[in-house]
Amino acid sequence: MSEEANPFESLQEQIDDAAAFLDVEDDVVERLKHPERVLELNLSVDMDDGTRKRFKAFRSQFNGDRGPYKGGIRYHPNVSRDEVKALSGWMVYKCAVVDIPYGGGKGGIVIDPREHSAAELERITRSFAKELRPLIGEDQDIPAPDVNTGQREMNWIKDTYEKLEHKTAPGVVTGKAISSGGSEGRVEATGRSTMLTAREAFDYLDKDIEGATVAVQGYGNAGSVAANLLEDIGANIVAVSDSSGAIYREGGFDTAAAKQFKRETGSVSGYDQADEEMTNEELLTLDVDLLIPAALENAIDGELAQDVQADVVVEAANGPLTPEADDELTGRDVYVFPDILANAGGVTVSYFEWVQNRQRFYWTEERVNDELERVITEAFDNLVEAYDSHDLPNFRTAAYVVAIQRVVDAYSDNGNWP
Ligand SMILES: NC(=O)C1=CN([C@@H]2O[C@H](COP(=O)(O)OP(=O)(O)OC[C@H]3O[C@@H](n4cnc5c(N)ncnc54)[C@H](O)[C@@H]3O)[C@@H](O)[C@H]2O)C=CC1
Ligand SMILES: O=C(O)CCC(=O)C(=O)O
Repeated sequence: MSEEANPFESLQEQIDDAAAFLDVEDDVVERLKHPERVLELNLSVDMDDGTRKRFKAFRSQFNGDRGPYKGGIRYHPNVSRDEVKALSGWMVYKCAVVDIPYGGGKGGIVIDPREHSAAELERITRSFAKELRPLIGEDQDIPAPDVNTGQREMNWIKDTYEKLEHKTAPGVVTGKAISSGGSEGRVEATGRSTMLTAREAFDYLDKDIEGATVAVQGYGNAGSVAANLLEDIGANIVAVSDSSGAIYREGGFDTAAAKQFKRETGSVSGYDQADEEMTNEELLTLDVDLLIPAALENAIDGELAQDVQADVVVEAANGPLTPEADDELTGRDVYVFPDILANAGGVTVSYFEWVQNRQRFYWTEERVNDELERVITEAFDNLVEAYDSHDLPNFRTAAYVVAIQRVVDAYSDNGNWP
C-alpha cells in the first residue's frame, strides 16, 4: 500500500485539473483552493467517571460566495485539520454542481464515539455547539450529519444554539428528527442520489442497470440505502462490507435483511445468507458491473486501482479515490461518477429541510423525492454535457468544470472580480 494521500492535496489537484479547461485567472484559482477560515478547538468535557477529557475539534468554512457555508459534522478518530479542510472544499463544489444556494463548510471531532456513553456524547456535542455558536446560524453556516453523527447530534446542536440565542431557529442545522423540523427523506437522501446517479450513468453508457452486479464498500447510511434502492430497480447487490470485513453472495443479497443483521449484531460479517466472507480489498477488486465506495477517503489508491475490475464506479463516499486511482481508472476507461454529484442528495434534501424550516411549511416524502430526482438528473445532464462538449478526460473533471464556473460567476457577479 502506497503512502496515504492527503485529502486536502487531492482536492487541490482536482481543482487544478478542471481549472486547466476554464478561462479563470491563476489568482482566482488559488483562492478556490483554500478555506476562508478554519476554527480549531480543544473541548474540555466531563466524563461519566468524574475525569475531564480533551477533544480536538474543527470547523472549516471554505467558501461562501454562493450562500451560507453548509456541510456535515464527523465524529471519527482520524478526523484531522486537513481532512476537514478537504471535506469543506468538496461541499463547495458539490453545492455548486447541483446548483443549490450554499457555500461549503465541514466540521469534525477527533473521537471514537463507540468509546463514549450517550450522556458523554451529548456533553461533548453541546460543548462543540456552544463554541460554534458565533460562527453558525440559519444564514451563516449550517451543520448537518456526516460519519457517526445523525438526528440525535443535530438536535443537540439545535437545542444548544436556540437556548443560547433565546429564539427558535430550526434552520441552524439540518438532518434533524422529523418531530423537531427534520425533513422527510433526509435519512435516505444520500443513498438515493447514489442510486439516481448510477441509474442515469448506466442509461448514458447504454448499459442495463437491471441485473447489473453491484459491490458496496461501507454499509452505513449512504451505502445501505444506495444498495436497497438499487435492488428496488433490479440491480443485483452481490457484495457489501463495513469496517469488520466484506460478505459475498452470488445470487445477490436481500439488502434490507442484511441491514437488519448489521443493526442487530453491529456488523455484516457473520451473516449466514452470505456464500463467503472476504476482505474489503477483495470486494473493491471484484469483477462487477458497478462498484460503490461508500465508506471513507482513500479507499482506492493508485496501486489498488490497477486491480479494480468494475466497469463503472459511483462514489457515495467523499473522496474515496486518490488522484492516482483516478488517473489509473481513466486510463483504463473505467467510468467514475464523482462524489460531488453522487452523494449530493444529502445536502440537497438538507436544503429542502432548511427551506421548509424557513417557511414553517412541510413537504410530503413524495414531494421531497420528486424534487431530489429533478435536481440530480438535471445536474447529471449538465455534467455529461460538459464532458461531451469540452472533450474532458473524465466525469470528475466535468463536474468540477461546471461547479468552478458557477462559483467564479457568483464571485465575479458579487463585484469581486476582476
Ligand atoms: N450521511 C450523509 O448524509 C452523507 C455522507 N456522505 C459520505 O458518505 C460516506 C459514508 O458516510 P455515512 O454512510 O453517513 O457514514 P456511516 O457512519 O453511517 O457509515 C460508514 C460505514 O462505513 C464503514 N466503514 C468504515 N471504514 C471502512 C472500511 N475501511 N471498509 C469498509 N467499510 C468501512 C463503517 O463500518 C460504516 O458501516 C462518508 O464519506 C460521508 O462523508 C456524503 C454525503 C452525505
Ligand atoms: O447535508 C448537508 O448539509 C451536508 C452533508 C455532507 O456533509 C456531505 O454532503 O458530505
